[in-house]
Amino acid sequence: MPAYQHILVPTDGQKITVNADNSLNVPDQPIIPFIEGDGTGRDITPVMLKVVDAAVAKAYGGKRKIHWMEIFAGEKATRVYGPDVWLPDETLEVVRDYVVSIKGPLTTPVGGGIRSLNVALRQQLDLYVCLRPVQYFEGVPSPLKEPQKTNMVIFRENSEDIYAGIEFEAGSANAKKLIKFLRDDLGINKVRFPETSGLGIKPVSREGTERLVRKAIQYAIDNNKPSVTIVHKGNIMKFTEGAFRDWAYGLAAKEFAGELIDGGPWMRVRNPNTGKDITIKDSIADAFLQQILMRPAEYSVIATLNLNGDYISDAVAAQVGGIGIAPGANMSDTVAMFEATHGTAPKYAGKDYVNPGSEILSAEMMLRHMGWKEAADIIISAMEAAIASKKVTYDFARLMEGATQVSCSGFGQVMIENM
Ligand SMILES: NC(=O)C1=CN([C@@H]2O[C@H](COP(=O)(O)OP(=O)(O)OC[C@H]3O[C@@H](n4cnc5c(N)ncnc54)[C@H](OP(=O)(O)O)[C@@H]3O)[C@@H](O)[C@H]2O)C=CC1
Ligand SMILES: O=C(O)CCC(=O)C(=O)O
Ligand SMILES: [Mg+2]
Repeated sequence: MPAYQHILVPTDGQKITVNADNSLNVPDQPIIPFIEGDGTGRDITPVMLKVVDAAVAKAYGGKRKIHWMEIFAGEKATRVYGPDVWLPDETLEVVRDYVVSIKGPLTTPVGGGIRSLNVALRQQLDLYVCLRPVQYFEGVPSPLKEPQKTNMVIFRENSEDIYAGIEFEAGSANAKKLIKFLRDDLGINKVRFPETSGLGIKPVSREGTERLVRKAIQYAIDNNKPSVTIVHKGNIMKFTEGAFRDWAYGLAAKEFAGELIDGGPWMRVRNPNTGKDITIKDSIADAFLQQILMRPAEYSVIATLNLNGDYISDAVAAQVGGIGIAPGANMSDTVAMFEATHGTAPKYAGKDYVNPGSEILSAEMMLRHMGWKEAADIIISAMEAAIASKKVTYDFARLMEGATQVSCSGFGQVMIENM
């Protein structure tokens, strides 16, 4: 067992390991690392741990148990490791080594300061899929008349795009150098205010696109979904977002025997499990954002670039009641790190106030990923029962007739009572 500087490895429990075919080998007593998170992370993460423990105990009567192992990132890491250590090497090592983990949200300052630790975790571990399923729970208040028609699973490319954070500050020596290069070597004269422009680089690759779209189509096959929609702004950003669309269709043709529908570009891919067709289609991002409100039932699996996926996941989450219950996962072919869609909501931090649902449902995804279906099912039914009892946190209570508002930990308790 390696000795870590500040991570205490539980004395009981074993590592989850990966088999040669990338399937998981999950012991009955796995060690699962978790990051508490900044801001409201300190409110929701302990509740998530308690609810998951209760669901596992209920499902397996003590035969199975998670041994949680705290690892550090963000503000807590700076307290444990020292003022400038935001993402310790041993945190990355453990997430890679223990294969399955879960994290609370981490703060990223706007403008200056540190770059996103969330993005750093995804990039450094090459967790290239951000998977965000959006489903409606009966009784949740929603701005839509028919929220049950929203049932989408977002596959957001998680490692490249403008989100890669390659930027040059306005007026800096590198910004000047780059503008000079663009002007002198590439003949680009359309930087409107060259002296005062910051610059960002948007890398989008064929490999990055193909591996993401492959997962999205395979997911549609495995889960009997009717369509995969490629969302892009390829009319304007032709060689990045437009290429994403073209590479996505190309992958569907090459690896899934996709055939053009009515001359294209839409395609049909035959689902070998059901014999049904899966429609591979695309939508330009601005039009897509109005279509998901007007005709949500026409969208199922979504494959998109990093920044679009960020916007789309919060927007679609709002359609089913908000980011208080929007779960997610960051995944490579072997490593999976689960996390809520929302951030640290600093104004509510430490108040035992916000909805722990997103992180609890992220843990539900984690349990399903581990093959612990019975415990995952208990979490879903406890969530449904808690919402049906109308004992909910502020975000739902403020929109729900006859609700009793409960705290963050109170909602966890209501869930546990409903198991
Ligand atoms: N993966 C991650 O770790 C992420 C980190 N962040 C970071 O979080 C910080 C804050 O970002 P911000 O833009 O305010 O976005 P947040 O997602 O943190 O919060 C925005 C709003 O969403 C609602 N909300 C958030 N969390 C919950 C919850 N658990 N229950 C109910 N409602 C919730 C609140 O709405 P209301 O005001 O209506 O109550 C809140 O004001 C930033 O530093 C950002 O970079 C952001 C996203 C993801
Ligand atoms: O990294 C951050 O601070 C924000 C990330 C984010 O909004 C997301 O991944 O959805
Ligand atoms: Mg986001």
